[in-house]
Amino acid sequence: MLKPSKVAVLGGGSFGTAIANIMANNGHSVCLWMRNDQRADEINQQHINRSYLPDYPLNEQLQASTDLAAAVQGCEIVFMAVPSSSSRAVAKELVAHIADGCILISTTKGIEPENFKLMSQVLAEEIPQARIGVLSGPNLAKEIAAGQITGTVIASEDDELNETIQTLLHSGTFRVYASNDVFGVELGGALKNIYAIISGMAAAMGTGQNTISMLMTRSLAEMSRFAVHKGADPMTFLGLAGVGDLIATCMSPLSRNYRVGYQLGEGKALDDIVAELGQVAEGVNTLKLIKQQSDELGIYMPLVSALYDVIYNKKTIKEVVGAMMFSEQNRDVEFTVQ
Ligand SMILES: NC(=O)C1=CN([C@@H]2O[C@H](COP(=O)(O)OP(=O)(O)OC[C@H]3O[C@@H](n4cnc5c(N)ncnc54)[C@H](OP(=O)(O)O)[C@@H]3O)[C@@H](O)[C@H]2O)C=CC1
Ligand SMILES: O=C(CO)COP(=O)(O)O
Repeated sequence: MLKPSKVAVLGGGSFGTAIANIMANNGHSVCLWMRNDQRADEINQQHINRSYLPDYPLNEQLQASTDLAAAVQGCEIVFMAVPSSSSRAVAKELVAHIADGCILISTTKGIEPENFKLMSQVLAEEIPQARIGVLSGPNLAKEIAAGQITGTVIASEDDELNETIQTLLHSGTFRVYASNDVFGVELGGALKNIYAIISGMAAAMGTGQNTISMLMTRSLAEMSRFAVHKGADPMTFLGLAGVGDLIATCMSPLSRNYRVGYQLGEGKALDDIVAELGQVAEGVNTLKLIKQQSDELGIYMPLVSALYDVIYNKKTIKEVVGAMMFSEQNRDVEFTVQ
């Protein structure tokens, strides 16, 4: 197992700051790279990220920098915590500064529109000399920063990498479980954002617990159906990166995707909601990509189609719910253990 002398986190938003702070609290030398000088100064001098985690003082040893080369110099482990829309651009800048065999962990829960690439695939293309893993789970950044007990998943086929990241991040409030199903873990993190939007919408409409339970369970069935069709292990969806993350984001107003859904349910326009949010809600783009893929591959995804109809085909929620209630009634559980 590798014991790193220095770690970098790229992306000084909510999640990047939260995980950088865990590692600094664990006594590691951590540099958080961001593109805003004022915010970097604020972290270095006042130990706070006022724009993203204003209520949580950060570890005084956590360093911030806007110089990418300096931030990653001498690092054996680098975490990527920028939105999916920026991952490839950041990776292209990063490649020249990454040593052979450096561990590179993607935490980004999104999909690249061109060729439907997940972020670990983007990183592997751009930085072939790195050992790549994926971190995903029910990880609302504000709860992590507040010290709420949290679990996550590190996924890689490389068991030494998994063990290294488990040890690096493990704390009295943070547990890290290992998986070898990189594709399933990563896809779970991206897909659940769609269903968080739907759940937020349902909450705004005052739905009861029966409806919410049905919605979340059918969401899990639908996302697993898609992922298994694409080659993931259905069992992964019973873990923290599947049902765990689905529960957290479908139930919490701390989820940006849930908040987008809630405001859609209140009748606001998507463009206004996204502009006001000021943070990334990956589910909006993921919805378009999954709708396109499920149509192309003939994968039955009624919840995705319904949300797509509401957002992009301007159907009313009442209309799409009505149509779903009278569609064919199907099996409850689709997968069987051999
Ligand atoms: N793995 C997990 O369990 C979790 C993953 N996530 C995922 O992590 C990703 C980031 O989420 P989160 O931190 O919450 O998002 P935020 O919106 O809070 O922050 C995004 C950060 O990325 C920065 N950024 C965007 N583009 C660039 C760029 N080209 N170069 C440098 N920095 C850039 C932004 O900088 P600026 O402030 O200057 O705009 C901002 O600091 C998302 O994909 C999200 O889904 C989120 C929570 C948990
Ligand atoms: O992925 C997350 C928590 O696990 C964060 O969700 P949002 O991106 O919807 O805020």
